Amino acid sequence: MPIRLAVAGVTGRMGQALVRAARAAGDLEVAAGVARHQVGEDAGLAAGVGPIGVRVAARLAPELERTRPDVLVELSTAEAAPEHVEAALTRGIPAVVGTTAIPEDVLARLEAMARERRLGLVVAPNFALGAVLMMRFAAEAARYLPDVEIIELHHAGKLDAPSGTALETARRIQAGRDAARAEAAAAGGAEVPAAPARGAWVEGVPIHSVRLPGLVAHQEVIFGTEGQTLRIRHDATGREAFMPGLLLAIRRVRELDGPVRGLEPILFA
Ligand SMILES: NC(=O)C1=CN([C@@H]2O[C@H](COP(=O)(O)OP(=O)(O)OC[C@H]3O[C@@H](n4cnc5c(N)ncnc54)[C@H](OP(=O)(O)O)[C@@H]3O)[C@@H](O)[C@H]2O)C=CC1
Ligand SMILES: O=C(O)C1=N[C@H](C(=O)O)C[C@H](O)C1
Repeated sequence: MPIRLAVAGVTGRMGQALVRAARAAGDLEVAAGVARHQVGEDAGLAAGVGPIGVRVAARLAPELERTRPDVLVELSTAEAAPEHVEAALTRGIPAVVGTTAIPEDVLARLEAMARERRLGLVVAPNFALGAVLMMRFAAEAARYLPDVEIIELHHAGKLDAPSGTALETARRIQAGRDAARAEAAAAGGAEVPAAPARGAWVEGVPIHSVRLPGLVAHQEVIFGTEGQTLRIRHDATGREAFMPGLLLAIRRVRELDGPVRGLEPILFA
């Protein structure tokens, strides 16, 4: 029996990549899809990707009732995502959330819901294996090289800045730094002058965001100390980069009995 998916944001860049990956996988079936503007039977054609194979609806809850999917995959916007995830969890449907920029207090509430109901909920800002490793290596390097800045570069259509990956990398770096350094950095450190062009100051790490046509998803973490720099860089040159990790999360989420943050607990379990 295939795993039947409801995909929020099915006509988007990630949604379309998932539709293609699910078709190729064989064990996954898109049973329901929601979008905001491109709705209707031919929404896939309108998006230029060929028929999605399901009616694209404007509201998720009725589609969940109608199609009874096994898993919700949330790939829409930070504004729409909480309602979608809540609709799934209240119906006993586990969820995989790739959408970024959902406020931390909202995520905590959704995770509490999943915990109470003993339902799987995977929230991961980046499903690319290389990006997961980049974050891991950056946290490790920060133990020895506490002075660090992040440059993240994305396509011009990205709504949020900094990216979810950059925010998570900054959190991981801050956790990896030694305690005294972490305290200084969290207090707003004297190392970085409060000038707008020095980027956003997140967890004691300056983040610089670039948005340009021609880019997909890239991030460089630059460490510096006397006489040397270390650069850890990840480039996603196409959205197929995210598919193996996303498909893994989809296949595993039903086995979980609560929330998981990031792909690492699943990848390295
Ligand atoms: N975790 C990861 O590895 C990755 C995460 N992302 C994140 O995934 C999210 C989607 O990215 P991307 O595909 O590029 O975005 P797109 O803008 O290409 O797609 C967004 C999709 O969401 C739909 N949508 C927008 N508003 C609503 C709404 N209110 N209700 C239902 N559907 C809605 C859009 O429909 P319509 O077109 O009709 O408006 C569209 O289908 C972003 O948060 C991004 O940061 C992206 C890449 C990797
Ligand atoms: O919007 C994107 O494209 C991406 N979003 C995620 C993020 O915000 O980190 C993951 C990846 O960078 C692509």
